[in-house]
Amino acid sequence: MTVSGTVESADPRGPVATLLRDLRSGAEGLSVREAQRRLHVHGPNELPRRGTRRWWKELVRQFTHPLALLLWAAAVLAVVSGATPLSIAILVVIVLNAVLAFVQERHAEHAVEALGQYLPQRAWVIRGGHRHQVPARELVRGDVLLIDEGDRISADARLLSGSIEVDMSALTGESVSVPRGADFVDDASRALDSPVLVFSGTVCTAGSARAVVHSTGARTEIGRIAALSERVHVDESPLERQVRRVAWLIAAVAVAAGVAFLPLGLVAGLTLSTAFVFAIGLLVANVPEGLLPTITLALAVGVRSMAKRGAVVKRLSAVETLGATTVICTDKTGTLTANSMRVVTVRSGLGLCSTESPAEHALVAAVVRCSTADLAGEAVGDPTELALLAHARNAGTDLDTETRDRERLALYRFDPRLKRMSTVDSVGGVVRVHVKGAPEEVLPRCVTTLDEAGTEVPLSEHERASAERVVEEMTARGLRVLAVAHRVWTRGTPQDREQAERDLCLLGVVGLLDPPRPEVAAAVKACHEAGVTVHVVTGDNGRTAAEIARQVGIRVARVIDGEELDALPDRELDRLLGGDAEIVFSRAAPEAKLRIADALRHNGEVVAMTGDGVNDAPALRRADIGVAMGVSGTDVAREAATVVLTDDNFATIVAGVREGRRVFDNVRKFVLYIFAHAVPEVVPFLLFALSGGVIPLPLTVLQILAIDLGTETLPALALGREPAEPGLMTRSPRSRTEGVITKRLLWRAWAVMGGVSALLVLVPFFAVLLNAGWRPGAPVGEGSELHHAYLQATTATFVGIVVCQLGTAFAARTERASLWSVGLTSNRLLLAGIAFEVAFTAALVYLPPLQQVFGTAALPLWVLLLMVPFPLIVWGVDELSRWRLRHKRNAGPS
Ligand SMILES: Nc1ncnc2c1ncn2[C@@H]1O[C@H](COP(=O)(O)OP(=O)(O)OP(=O)(O)O)[C@@H](O)[C@H]1O
Repeated sequence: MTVSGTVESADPRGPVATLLRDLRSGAEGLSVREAQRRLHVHGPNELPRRGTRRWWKELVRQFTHPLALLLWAAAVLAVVSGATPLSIAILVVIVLNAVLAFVQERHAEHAVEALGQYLPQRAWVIRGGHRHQVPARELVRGDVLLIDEGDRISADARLLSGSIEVDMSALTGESVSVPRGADFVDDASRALDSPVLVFSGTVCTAGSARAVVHSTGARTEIGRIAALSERVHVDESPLERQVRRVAWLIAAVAVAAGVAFLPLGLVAGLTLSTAFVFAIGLLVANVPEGLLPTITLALAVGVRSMAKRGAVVKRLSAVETLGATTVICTDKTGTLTANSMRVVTVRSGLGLCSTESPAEHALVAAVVRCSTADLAGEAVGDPTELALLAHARNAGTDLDTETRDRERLALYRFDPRLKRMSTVDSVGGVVRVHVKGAPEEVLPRCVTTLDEAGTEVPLSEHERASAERVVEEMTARGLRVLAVAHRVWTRGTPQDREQAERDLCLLGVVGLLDPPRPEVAAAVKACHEAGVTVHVVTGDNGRTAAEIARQVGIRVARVIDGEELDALPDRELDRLLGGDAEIVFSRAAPEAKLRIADALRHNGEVVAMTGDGVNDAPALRRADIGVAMGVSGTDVAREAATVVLTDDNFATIVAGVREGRRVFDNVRKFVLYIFAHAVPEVVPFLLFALSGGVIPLPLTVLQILAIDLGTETLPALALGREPAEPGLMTRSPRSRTEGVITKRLLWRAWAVMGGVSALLVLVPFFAVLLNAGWRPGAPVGEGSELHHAYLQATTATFVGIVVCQLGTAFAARTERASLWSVGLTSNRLLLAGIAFEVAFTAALVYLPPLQQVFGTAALPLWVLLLMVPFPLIVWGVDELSRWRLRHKRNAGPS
């Protein structure tokens, strides 16, 4: 009986009976209703959220980061030199940039934080006498927790039964597993060292146990010791680091250009203060302050869309690595296959025949005993075992879990290295060992079998050979095969596993079908087209795995089993994995994954490796991208991985690769776009300086700022959301060393788009001036006859740059493909950005108050008409260069 209300303080290290009494709980756990009441009274099992940075601190940071400080310095210099409007404009630049960066970073942070909801921590408890899976935040004091291998422990608890190994590194920093058991003697001085207690935040690496929760949330040891920040750490990705470096480089160039302009301006006849103002303008215009937050946001948006598709990426930086994946090493069960295991064939007794026999009854009885799964209610357990239990139930043999567990004397769990499991049970007073596992493991341990009458007879060599043939037949059909055996134990109980699993009586073999997931074949094909190699690493039989692999289109060049792999020297393994050949590693021990990951990385591959068990964790960490199974995987694997699949599906990994490529491409697109505008902005200044002032300045400083601020930002953001380019998944993966900024990108930005734009914008500038009667060297200053024409001419340059940007934006949308193939209107955000750009420019040119500030003048129609073809020319030249690239690729060797 449990009574609601406050639970008194309870000593977790005192006698169990007293603890249970104080917690008002029992071996059967709390009732569901009582648990809900306690949750309501005491609150959820959560750590207080500390360390969440205040929003205003974040905002202040945006105003004080080094690039912003550079702009502040420029604003001060502008005031000093008497150019107040410029300093105000710079302040506007600083504020707008800070606000934009702030909004973008918040957005990115929220996107990453929201990932938590895709990966809720769960725990198994006994409530009202039944197993339930509940969200870990709903655990309450008095709950009886079921802890299994691979589970993360979510509350502080006292063990009631069983023994486990626990990795305490979250609390102690030492990552060695320590034994903990309900019956251990508690003589530790610190609670943390007590062998009967387990703590929130630690993980169970082996065994299973029951424990009663005595502290939750902030009252747990981890809640007390660590002022833990729950904030998701948004670490800097290599991409961001690269771009940060480039941003600094450009900033340095901008400062250098500004400083260099000063003497050039003076030589060209400017006064010191005017030269100063222009130098500052040049500097401000070219400092790429908005680049980084835009990239962070693009990555975060990528992460969010991947999560929606079932791939939860835990680090922003993983998005780009995922896109560069060259090799995927995948599990078989559940990833390539549907994990809907079903017994399709049973062969039992002498000669392993398919007729019903006493051996088959014994076999069914054995698989029911030799199991830790539970079919009742919410089916829990290993899918292989659940399938065997379902088969037994259909065959009329059912045994409730309680009786099974009560009559069990020993359990030797399924060990992926030994590939078998066994139990020692007392059945009607007889002690019997039940064994099931991979035939290669079980058959050699069998010395007898059962004949038609159910009598134990010796297993002759002939019988053994025919059993092996039956197994071969089944595996060739892609079936997972298990051999089942038992033995009667007459002398007490076996000492250890080795003793128990000796001299067995073979009952038969079972073939289970787990069909491939229907979507996997297409995903494998996509991998091949994208130049990604797929290897299968499985604990299953080589023939079974190779058959399934072939069914999904993997080009199995070779099957290497565990023993063969062990005998293979590292150099040989590197060589084998060096080509495009796809390999099935069968009967692989978990350590094999680590070796394979190492060899692939040694060959320079970018490796995505899947895993689900505790033993897979090291390989998941070692691979470039560790991919854990969210459904069937253990908490340990989920924590070690960078990507968690919420559907365990191979096709989702491939969708992730595609998304990673898209995000990386998009970052390139807006970097390209932002870089391209520098040339038409700088060239006019150079022209003025190099001509020694004979040609007047074609652009004013405030007009430059208007471009950087007003017209450029939104289209750049929109390019970050560009849909995937056709051919994205038919090109080879990007090389590990290839950065975001390549020679081709710089060529396209500066020579093609920037160069063409720079030439074009000078056309309306000179056309307006010449049309008004200007000749080189003629005065255009305030009060002069040509002054209005000069204002119109600079306005024409300004509008010319904006118009060329339209062409650049459309050209930047694709890296290789033609604009037609993606569709002119497929990026709505870009169209909206461009509409804003045009409206903003029109306001600047035609609204008198803005004309005053920006030094613009209304343009006559003929000037506007002159500029109509500009976007087409900029885009057209780039389109031609992309066409040439495609043409060359197609013609060249593939
Ligand atoms: N619960 C079990 N009890 C006994 N033997 C098992 C059990 N599950 C699997 N086996 C045997 O061990 C072999 C390896 O299984 P394991 O589960 O380790 O493979 P795996 O690496 O998970 O395979 P996959 O790559 O297909 O997911 C199986 O082929 C089967 O013969």
